[in-house]
Amino acid sequence: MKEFCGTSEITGARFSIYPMSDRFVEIILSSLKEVDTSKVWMGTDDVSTCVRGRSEHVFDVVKTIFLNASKDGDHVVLNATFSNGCPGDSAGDTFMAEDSVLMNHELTKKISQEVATQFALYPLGIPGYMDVIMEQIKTVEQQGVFNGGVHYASRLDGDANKVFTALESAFEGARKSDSSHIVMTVTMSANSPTRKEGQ
Ligand SMILES: Cc1ncc(C[n+]2csc(CCO)c2C)c(N)n1
Repeated sequence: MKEFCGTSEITGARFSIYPMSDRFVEIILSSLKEVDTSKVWMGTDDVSTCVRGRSEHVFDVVKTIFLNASKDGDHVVLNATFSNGCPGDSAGDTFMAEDSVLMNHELTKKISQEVATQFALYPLGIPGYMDVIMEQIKTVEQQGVFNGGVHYASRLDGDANKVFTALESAFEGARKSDSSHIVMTVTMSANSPTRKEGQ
């Protein structure tokens, strides 16, 4: 039986995008401006951006910002930490009443962008955390984007929309486990000039 800590239904992501371009300021600021954030709380500083709200909107907003930044072919890297159930989490609850209609889906569904990703799932507070991780690796395998394990992470390759769907389902699958606090780290790269070995 899952025990919720405080207002643990809230999902949050703290993330940065790194465009490898002289135009990085413009790319970062326009990507942050061109996303519909009406169903999340969002704050940006000189290091990163934090998005909080219902899980589906947090994933929708992070994906859209990354696709906005990379859709014109620039090499962009995303580094993100997603969290749900952090003990003591409380601010931003107002956004939990929003419905689940995604505000950026019409935009992102039209963008086709190959990405290379490494992610790691941390189901905290339970001795059986490895079982939860193995179960969610099976979930991403079924979605056709899993590309093997590397030290400390799993690799996902493919279209960004499919990879984000797999990441979200691994996170949501882990939320349904006995773990009360889920953390997931993601490093995603688009348009890298370095081709993967074997391609
Ligand atoms: C998603 C995201 N949010 C914030 C930053 C931090 N940052 C670095 S340069 C810059 C623009 C000029 O201030 C900003 C906001 C980032 N990299 N990615």
